[in-house]
Amino acid sequence: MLSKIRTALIQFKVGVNKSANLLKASQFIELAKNKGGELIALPEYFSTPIYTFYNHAENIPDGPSSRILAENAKYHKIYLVGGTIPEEEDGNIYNTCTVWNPEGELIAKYRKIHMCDIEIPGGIKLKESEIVSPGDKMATFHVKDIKVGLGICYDLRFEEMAKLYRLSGCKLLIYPAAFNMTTGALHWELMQRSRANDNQLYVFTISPARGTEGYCCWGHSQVTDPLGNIVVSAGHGEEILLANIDGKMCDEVRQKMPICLHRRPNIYDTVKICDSDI
Ligand SMILES: O=C(O)CCC(=O)C(=O)O
Repeated sequence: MLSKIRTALIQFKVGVNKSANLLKASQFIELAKNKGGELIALPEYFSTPIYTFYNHAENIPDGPSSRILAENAKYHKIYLVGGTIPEEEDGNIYNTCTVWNPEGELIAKYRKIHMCDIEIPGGIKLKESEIVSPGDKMATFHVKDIKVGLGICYDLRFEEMAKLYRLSGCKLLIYPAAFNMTTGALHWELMQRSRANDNQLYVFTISPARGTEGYCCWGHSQVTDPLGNIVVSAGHGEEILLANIDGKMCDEVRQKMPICLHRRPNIYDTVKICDSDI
């Protein structure tokens, strides 16, 4: 039992009114708890309209979003991954994921490391670094004996980061995320399956539902297992995804295909890549 967790991922539509979003988050958390959720996760920018999140930046842990998360975690006695909050500190804004334990204590805080500055002509243009400052630390926490690593949205693209979490012992990676209609269709599912398969661990993504104010989110929150199989995935509307996580499945996959033991980092570090050595 120690290595099993009942998880619930909440995909909901975020509106313009912060208090209404916080109330809605609380209602969904209660529903997820009633469905047996022990570890419950919310989407990126769950409490703020995504296109004007910078007008709603707040302190962690003293701001209204943190307070609601702490209260819910304690009341329902759950581990709660609080999507992300626009965090204000010393005049900077960070895109920050917080994690709360069943006592309502903040046990992990992760500031998004990779800034999403992309431009796909005819598709999507984003320049996150104009507003958000990047974090410089990765963050983990434990639920029972399962170590969990945190990333946010664009971080999903960075295999090095997932590998570092894997090497530090993580069996689950959680990414609150709000992909768009262009790159969602292109890469969303593929990248989750890749990170899971490369690192032989579970991957969760939690998106806002489509219709979220000012930004057309891809939706399709997803749970992927250590073999790269999709366990369950959402459509683009409001939904709670339920999945059972079993740490022993990671152990088994890793035993049968011990790719981590077969890595040759000393060679990767020193090898010279030549066009031809003849
Ligand atoms: O990586 C992508 O395609 C989109 C990521 C994104 O929207 C973000 O990180 O804000």
